[in-house]
Amino acid sequence: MSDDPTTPTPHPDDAAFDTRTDLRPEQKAEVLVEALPWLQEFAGALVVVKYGGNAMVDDTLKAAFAEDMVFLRRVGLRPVVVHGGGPQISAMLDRLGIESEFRGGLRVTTPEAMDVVRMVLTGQVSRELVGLINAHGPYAVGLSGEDGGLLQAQRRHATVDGEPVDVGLVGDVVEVHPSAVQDLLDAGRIPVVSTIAPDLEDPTQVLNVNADTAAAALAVALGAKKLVVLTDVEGLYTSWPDTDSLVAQITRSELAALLPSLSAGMVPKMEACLRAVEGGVPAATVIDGRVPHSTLLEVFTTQGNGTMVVPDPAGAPAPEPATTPGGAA
Ligand SMILES: Nc1ncnc2c1ncn2[C@@H]1O[C@H](COP(=O)(O)OP(=O)(O)O)[C@@H](O)[C@H]1O
Ligand SMILES: CC(=O)N[C@@H](CCC(=O)OP(=O)(O)O)C(=O)O
Repeated sequence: MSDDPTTPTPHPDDAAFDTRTDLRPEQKAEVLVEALPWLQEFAGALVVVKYGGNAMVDDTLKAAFAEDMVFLRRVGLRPVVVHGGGPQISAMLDRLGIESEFRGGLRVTTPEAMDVVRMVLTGQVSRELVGLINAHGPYAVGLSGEDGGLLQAQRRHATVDGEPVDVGLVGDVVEVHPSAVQDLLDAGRIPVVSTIAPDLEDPTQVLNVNADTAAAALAVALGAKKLVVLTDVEGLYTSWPDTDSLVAQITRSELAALLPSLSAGMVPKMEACLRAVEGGVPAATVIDGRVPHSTLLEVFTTQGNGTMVVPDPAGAPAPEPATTPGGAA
């Protein structure tokens, strides 16, 4: 295999290259042409894609995600993958007989659990994604927030229902030094980031950073054009679990007002989208990672999918500062 990350595989003439559709030629052409304005809009754009552990449901979906990242790269975007792995961490903790619980959507992380978090994210989930992407050419390079000083975090002082709770070795990103990621992008690579970060006050201690939170901080620091968050629901439901309450687009202010009423896993996710948009990212979208190629559908089709968080319209009253704890970049 060539070391040149621009080498394409597989070749369309390969017998193994299957178009996997039964569309008529004119329908296929329509799909391709629909992508044209989006290819122009996103030419050269940096897009941060957060791949949640709950969306890593099966091997086919994971392989489709990897194809999407290579597709983005090959058509001239600069994707940065930030991965989660909550269910995978929980499974390993179970196997090792270590108890763990979530408070306010965050894992209460003991020193013993922290070792497992780091091992699973950097040694298992990252390795698998890097391998799947690199089945298409030597694009992906895995790194964690510890590498090249990428992320610095501070212990999170969390509250649940207004009461302070000790969530242990959980951090919020307070500094991002993105040069390691930029260098990889400049070399044509696809960075795959695991969300472990050294504690700013004690660099020998690493902290467990929620992957949504870290993805938002990176998107802001890198000046991303878009943050895409893959999860295991269609998007944000304003009155969960009523599936009729799925919302296609929500402004920064509308989301800030809704945030206190959201539950569990959606809290860090929607806080992250809010922070990204407040930090200057033009759009943050939560999409259904259970749909194969959902990232391509989001970026290259007019309808898109999921829930898109956008800034307030020009002329709207100045936003109140975010009330969420910590400070993502
Ligand atoms: N208002 C809501 N809208 C959508 N999902 C919600 C909502 N409230 C809670 N959820 C739950 O949040 C989950 C997604 O968060 P999480 O499990 O942390 O996913 P991930 O691993 O992708 O980060 C959904 O599967 C759903 O069960
Ligand atoms: C502090 C905290 O909760 N960290 C997460 C990190 C992984 C993560 O965020 O994974 P998902 O994106 O799959 O949820 C955890 O320990 O599960």
